[in-house]
Amino acid sequence: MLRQTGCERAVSDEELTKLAPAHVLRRVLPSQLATDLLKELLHESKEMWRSSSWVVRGKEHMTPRTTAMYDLSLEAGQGEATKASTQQTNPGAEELHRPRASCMPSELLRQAARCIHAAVKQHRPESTWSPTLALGNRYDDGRACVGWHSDFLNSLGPRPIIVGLSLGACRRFSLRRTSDHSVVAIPMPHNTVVIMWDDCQEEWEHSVPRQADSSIGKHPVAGLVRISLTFRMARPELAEKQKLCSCGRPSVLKSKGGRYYLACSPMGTSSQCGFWEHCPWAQAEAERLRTLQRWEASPEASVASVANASRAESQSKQSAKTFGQMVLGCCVGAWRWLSSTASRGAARAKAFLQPSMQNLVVVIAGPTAVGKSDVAVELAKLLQSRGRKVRLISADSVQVYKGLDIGSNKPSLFEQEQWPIRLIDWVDPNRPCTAGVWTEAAICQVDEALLHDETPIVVGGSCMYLDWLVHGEPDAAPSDPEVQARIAAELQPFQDSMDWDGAIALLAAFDEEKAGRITRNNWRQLSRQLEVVQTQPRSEGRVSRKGYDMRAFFLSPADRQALFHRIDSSLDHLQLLCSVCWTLQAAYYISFMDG
Ligand SMILES: O=C(O)CCC(=O)C(=O)O
Ligand SMILES: [Fe+2]
Repeated sequence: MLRQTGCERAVSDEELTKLAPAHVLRRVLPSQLATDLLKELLHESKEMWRSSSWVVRGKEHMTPRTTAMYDLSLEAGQGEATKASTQQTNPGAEELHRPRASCMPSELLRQAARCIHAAVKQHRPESTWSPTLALGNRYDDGRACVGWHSDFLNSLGPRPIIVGLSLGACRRFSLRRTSDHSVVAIPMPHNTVVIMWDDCQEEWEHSVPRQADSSIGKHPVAGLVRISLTFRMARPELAEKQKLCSCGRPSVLKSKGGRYYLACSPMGTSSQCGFWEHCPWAQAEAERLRTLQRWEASPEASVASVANASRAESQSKQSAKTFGQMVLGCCVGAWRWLSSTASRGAARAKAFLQPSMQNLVVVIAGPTAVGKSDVAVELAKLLQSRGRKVRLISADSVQVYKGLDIGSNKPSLFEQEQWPIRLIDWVDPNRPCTAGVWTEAAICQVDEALLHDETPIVVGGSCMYLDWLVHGEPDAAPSDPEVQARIAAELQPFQDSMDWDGAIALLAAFDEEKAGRITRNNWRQLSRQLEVVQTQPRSEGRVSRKGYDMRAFFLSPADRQALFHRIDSSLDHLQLLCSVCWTLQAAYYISFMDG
């Protein structure tokens, strides 16, 4: 059991992994590298590392240790950081307001980073973590320490993996659970690594407590001095999310008990404004990462939950990206588990899953500009990297038309060359492409893909098309030109006087529910529905889609206003006008030729 605070208990490495989201690894660096790096850092830290200041109740304190940041993404000779410089702006610095020494990583430090990377990969093969920053801390003696804290997350984002390498004297590194203040203490002799996994900054705090010098395990070269390097992966794309607090300085992003918040920074000033607010984007990002990790860690669960969702349309209030990642996670999870069970020869599971993989049809739906194509391409890449062939199929009622290139958000020719997508540019603009025509073509594509052992990924925003593909088209009689002509004549006066309400009443007289579902002024849909209700259906239901394992996902934006803005700003109005003119001319020319 863990002890309450104050009664720190040293735990064995095995115990630690059960008690806290952390791992201790011994002798991770080759011993010569560890010694050489220690010597190098002892020298460098004496010259260049510095204390920072922070404020408690209005009083400024200097950190009882010296620190420096190493940016591993910089090549030697590149960037502003040089061996002896400090910077005003320090991309990975957590003490945001007082410049921290910023040093150029040596070849030894880079080698150490590679060892740390390999160690993390060994424990989490699917993790994309790789260190881009190393924060150095120098503790000269037992008074030098760092109090209980979780790390600032501004440059790392939510749920970071942070890996500490200890060199020199043996000090205690402690972890404290925020919910009950129970503490575990880890002795950290020279060349020991502690991996703080992604739960750690949410649920736990850490510290290097003060110690009597006599209780410190001296190192033959460093004596009482301990040097630590904490390796982190920066996420530069988060820079734009930084927010100023009320006193005009960048706020700090932190997490406590899984809640993400922004607060006035305690670093480098004697006045604080007390700013504090929840940070919804970080909360959502943490949730996305948690979900992704669940899928990655437990493919069986993801397969089970995909199986439950079979033939169901999944709707989510999470951001498109979040949901996209879930789609990727579950598909990849399903694929990974399938391959592993297949190779283990687990016949029962194989028999259960093999057909579903064979007949798997992935459907990715959602509104314009939500990121469907990106998700589809990412999924295609992932499946391909696992040796699975894929076929992308568009479900877009506008992209089907040749020449309608502007405003239809078609992928560029370059994109199409890289990821060919079927059912784009295959209908002349003067021929109507109905949901029935599209569904027939899509089923042909899906069948052909499955025949060639490819996984079809159908992606698009035309919901009726997708509805018919997934659930089967209504088993209605095919169009009858005579009925169509009669309906067209019936609708004409309403269209001439732009009387939509009068026209829709014609349909409501047959089927109020159907009438309620039609988009205002969609005359084509109205005319088709009038036709459907007036002709005898072949059956009450839908055409069966048995034999396919349809997995449909709906990407839904977290922020609709932001999505509208994105759509608006991506539209080139002038080009759209040209495209419309071209289409009208083409239609006029064709009808002229048709007589
Ligand atoms: O020195 C250590 O092991 C920990 C340092 C630390 O917690 C930090 O730099 O945030
Ligand atoms: Fe820390």
